[in-house]
Amino acid sequence: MRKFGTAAILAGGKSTRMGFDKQLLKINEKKLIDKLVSKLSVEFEEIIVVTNSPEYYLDFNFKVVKDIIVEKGPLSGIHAGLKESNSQFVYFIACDMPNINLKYIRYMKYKIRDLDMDIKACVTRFGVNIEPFNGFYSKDIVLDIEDYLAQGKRSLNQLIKQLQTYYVEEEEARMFSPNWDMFLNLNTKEDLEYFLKDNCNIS
Ligand SMILES: Nc1nc2c(ncn2[C@@H]2O[C@H](COP(=O)(O)OP(=O)(O)OP(=O)(O)O)[C@@H](O)[C@H]2O)c(=O)[nH]1
Repeated sequence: MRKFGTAAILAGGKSTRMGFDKQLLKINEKKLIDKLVSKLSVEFEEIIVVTNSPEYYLDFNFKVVKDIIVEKGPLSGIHAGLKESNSQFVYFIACDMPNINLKYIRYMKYKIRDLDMDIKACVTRFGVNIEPFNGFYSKDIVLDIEDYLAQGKRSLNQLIKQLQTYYVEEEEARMFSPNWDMFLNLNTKEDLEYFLKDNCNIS
């Protein structure tokens, strides 16, 4: 299968809850970011890490970009990732999400390609809630993000609701990840300990 498109890993947050920079997370001695990159590069032609610490990536073989509008949370990273990408749609994942599900990513990617609709985002919805990561955003929303941030707003989920968004519903998404583990993120040391207990042999 031909690989195409861009994936971006958001790695520019404050990691307040974890207590150390989450982009340095290691799972079984291996940096989680490296694991994400190696899985994503099976599917995507271009990989971008959006970080404000480029010094961590000196011998990294992929594109590293910094936030352009700084200190606005994940939207800062999505904005920079979209601006710097070579693709119309960019897949975004957080640097603390260990369970990449390539089948689901591929499913969304082809859905977007084949949809006969002008959409600006494709994310998963469960009930009234949205999973903003492990989803795709269009380069067309760069200006929307700039306007939104200029108004002092920061909520990614609220912005998604304003956009022409295609929602994959929970029932469909659970076919790929019955226990929802593809959306797991490691925000705290407890999350990490719990994850490592179950995954000490993860490759
Ligand atoms: N590039 C970039 N990424 C960000 C920024 N803020 C958050 N992120 C990323 O967005 C994802 C979700 O962030 P959160 O875990 O909610 O926030 P965080 O700041 O990393 O962590 P907390 O301080 O514990 O809330 C993570 O992958 C972060 O690295 C930012 O300002 N710039």
